[in-house]
Amino acid sequence: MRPYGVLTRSYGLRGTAPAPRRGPQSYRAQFWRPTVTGWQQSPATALLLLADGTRLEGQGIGAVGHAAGEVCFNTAMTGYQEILTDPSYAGQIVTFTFPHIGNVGANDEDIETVNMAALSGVRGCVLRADITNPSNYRAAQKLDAWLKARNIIGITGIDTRALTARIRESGMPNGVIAHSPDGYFDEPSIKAELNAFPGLEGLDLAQEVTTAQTYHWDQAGWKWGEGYATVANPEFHIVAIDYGAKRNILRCLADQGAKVTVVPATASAKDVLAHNPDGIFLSNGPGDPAATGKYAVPTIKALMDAGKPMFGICLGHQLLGLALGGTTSKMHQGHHGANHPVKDLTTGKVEITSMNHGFAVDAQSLPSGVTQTHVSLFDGSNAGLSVDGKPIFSVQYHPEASPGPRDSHYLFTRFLNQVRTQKGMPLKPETPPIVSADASAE
Ligand SMILES: NC(=O)CC[C@H](N)C(=O)O
Repeated sequence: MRPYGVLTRSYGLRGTAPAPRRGPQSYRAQFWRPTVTGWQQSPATALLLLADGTRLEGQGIGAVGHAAGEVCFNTAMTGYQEILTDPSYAGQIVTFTFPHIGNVGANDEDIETVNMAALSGVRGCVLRADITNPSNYRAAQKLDAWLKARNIIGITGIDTRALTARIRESGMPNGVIAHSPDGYFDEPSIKAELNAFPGLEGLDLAQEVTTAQTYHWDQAGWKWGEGYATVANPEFHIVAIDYGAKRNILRCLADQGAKVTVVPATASAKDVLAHNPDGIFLSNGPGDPAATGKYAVPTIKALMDAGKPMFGICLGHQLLGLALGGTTSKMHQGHHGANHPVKDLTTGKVEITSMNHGFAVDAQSLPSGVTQTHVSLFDGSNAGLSVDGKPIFSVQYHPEASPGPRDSHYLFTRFLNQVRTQKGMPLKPETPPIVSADASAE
């Protein structure tokens, strides 16, 4: 059995094992697929095998081979490319609850992975319907070919409603996704892969997806007909610690007039402060915050003492919570979608947010001097915190969206306003969230 702890793979990038050879232990599955003339039996070319022995069969798309991960579901109706390239999905297999994925094809712009050499972190995707020909002016490629080029395995023809209901009832299972175009599967090696996957708890995956080199980022938001802008004369300098950062976060910082220096996850407080930043950003990222916290927490603690404004998103939020003395724990079904209501406890307002996390900060573990600022209205879990009297705050959700609503973009203004305060500059107005929690009561 090969060790999985650091996601080392003997078979190259993104967990695609060589295609199985036909042999006495290989298995050829049949699967019923809907066609215009009724149901037809055809050879299954892909499998999704869950840890409890559940076996789902369908049609393979994308890369050939097999890969293990934790199976979650994402309820976003758009943005499949951004989801499949979000490094926070390392070690996971994403089930899309929206049945038609691939309709708008794939392009080179809607990519969230900064580190192109690492491709994306996701181990596979599970879809309901077959991929149709793309219908969108931005489409440069069919999703199937794009998945193959990025070494992501996919399966179509799965009853994703049933799979989602099951994840809601029994939690996110470990699983293996396998794609074999000739329909023969090397069962022993697929099962061995499943058994070797230890689950996400205890896994530090940030080091798998972080940048190897420090780099500078100046790309800003996308404009219709113009593409991505560039910050011409940055007013501020932010250092972002990259635990698996999404590009759109860096663009949102650039939109605020910041030049961003991105440093590896293992950078020390001294490395960060050597860049003389006006503010420090802690990025999103994959894996268990407690595992990444072993090296990230001492750095964050030292940085908090430096007195610079600090903002964290998702994994960055969880790591800040740990650095402040709180704890994190694994969630039952996690939050992955683009329509999650969050209440800002400081204003009473509700924002509709983009979410992607399987761990959460335990609100009751936050010490005095730390305020819980936001909660999820789906399950009451912690969604934000701030440090009393200091320019330090973080949120569990994704204000950069990509995909998702932009209600929470104001948080980037809030962060840069803290920088402006320190520099004695006039503040910018925060764009308020759209929906008020009190509106329904009026
Ligand atoms: N998007 C993220 O940063 C995810 C954080 C963490 N890996 C979790 O699953 O909770």
